[in-house]
Amino acid sequence: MTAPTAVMPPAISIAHVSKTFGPRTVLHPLELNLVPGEIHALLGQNGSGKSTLIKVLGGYHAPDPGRGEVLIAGKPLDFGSTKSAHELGLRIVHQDLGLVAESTVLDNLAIGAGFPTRFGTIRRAQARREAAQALEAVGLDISPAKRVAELSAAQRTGVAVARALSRHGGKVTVLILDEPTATLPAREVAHLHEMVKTAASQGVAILYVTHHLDEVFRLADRVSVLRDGHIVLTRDVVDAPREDIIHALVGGAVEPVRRDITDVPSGNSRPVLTVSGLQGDALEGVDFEVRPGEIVGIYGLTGSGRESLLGTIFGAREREGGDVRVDGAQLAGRPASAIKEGVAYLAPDRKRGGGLMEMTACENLTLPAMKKFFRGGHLRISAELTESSQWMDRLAVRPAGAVKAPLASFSGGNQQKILIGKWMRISPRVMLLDEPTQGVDVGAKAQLHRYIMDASDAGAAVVISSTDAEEIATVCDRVLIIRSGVITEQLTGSDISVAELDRRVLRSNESKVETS
Ligand SMILES: Nc1ncnc2c1ncn2[C@@H]1O[C@H](COP(=O)(O)OP(=O)(O)OP(=O)(O)O)[C@@H](O)[C@H]1O
Repeated sequence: MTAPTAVMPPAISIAHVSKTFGPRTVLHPLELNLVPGEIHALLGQNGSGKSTLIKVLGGYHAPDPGRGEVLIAGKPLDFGSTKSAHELGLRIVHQDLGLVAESTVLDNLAIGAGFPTRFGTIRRAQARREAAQALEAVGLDISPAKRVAELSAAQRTGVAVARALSRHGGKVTVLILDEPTATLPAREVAHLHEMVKTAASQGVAILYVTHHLDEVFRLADRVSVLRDGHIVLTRDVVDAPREDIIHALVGGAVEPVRRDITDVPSGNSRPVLTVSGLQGDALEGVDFEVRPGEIVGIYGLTGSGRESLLGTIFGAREREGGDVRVDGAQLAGRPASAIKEGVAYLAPDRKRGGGLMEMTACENLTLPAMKKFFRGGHLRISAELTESSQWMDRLAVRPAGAVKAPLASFSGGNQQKILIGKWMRISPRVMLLDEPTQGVDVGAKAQLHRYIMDASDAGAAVVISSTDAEEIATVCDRVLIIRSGVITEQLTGSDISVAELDRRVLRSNESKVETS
């Protein structure tokens, strides 16, 4: 779409809004305006204040008292009131989407809005009609009777967008999407973009939070960058070169990371990890081996088995058949048995799979190897704190030095760094990393990639499953393409590129190959 003109009255106008938690000002007085129909990308490093801004706009946080003002379609937002935000037409699609997987699309669309009734009787036919309209409004061609669990990731996000935009709660003026593509594969990202463009073409102003610069250029009309709670750049995307955006984001350039081809281990060493005939959720007999010092990528469409493979190897998901060995020792299919053999697993969902949100950063970091800090039956707290601080410095966790703060108080990307750090500390034999840099900003992502390479240089066998083709192409020595629950192809060396990865996952060749 063409960029909307500046003469249109703003859909949302934010002026002098700031937010302080205790002694820390997280948002400094900031200004931002979006006009109807505009797609505005909001970028910022982890901890720069994006979620805090969204929570202020959605009425979850009251901003600092003072002369701050938010106008939605010209009407003032009653700060700290989610009801006021909703009544004024502001909707937010959060990262977790808030859908019930086992319920139908129809039922999910009714969550929050309720079913239309007449004399107390639910009017299913009308509900179905309205659901079909809501889906059509975002260009989503699915049956309202389908269960959400059966949908692709992009379709699920689409349902959340359709629900946010449905007119039950009155006219929608502003839609905020918080990292909607954090774990969406490339093809599904394109589908989501179409839905977002459709919504914008109907006059809704879209605030689109992302860490992916490519999305800014493909989707947005304008872009703003938050750094340390200040808006440091707002521009039309056509006037914002990539380097300017990166500079605004990190305050400098980001050194590109690339696995040096000479670092790749020779094929002669014995495998550390051997997976044979592995069966489980969406897995139909997976075979592969990983040698010490190798970084192997797993790439495939959603539903191919990519999402369940690493969890099944580790024992966090049920194994239905096959065999997993580390240095020849058989794993029993339980996390404890895998950890005992030196296997680390970073789960794709940090809230449900590994992050203890109420415990401190220090406790989360030291959890897998507490023994080291016991002497004479006592926990050596100072040693634990000192080592945790060193790890937090190495990983550049922000706020710096907050070892005693609960994990929940860190921004999403900083939580991810702490959870990766917890496994790096124990120098594992095998690292299984599921979506390792989801929600991590460009600068921190490069840094985490360096740490993953360091771990492999130290002899760890690393397996990365990711929807991020760029990540796979950047760090992996070898990539296994998974389709319909089996490994169908293997890429090495210069064959590993973003374009080639996407071409291969879409190919219909289903022949099985040797993968060691
Ligand atoms: N309720 C809270 N209490 C104290 N500090 C908080 C609270 N919520 C957020 N913060 C702090 O405010 C800062 C900004 O966090 P915020 O979640 O807004 O960052 P973000 O830009 O969304 O980061 P990410 O990209 O990692 O999600 C962080 O340093 C975070 O630790």
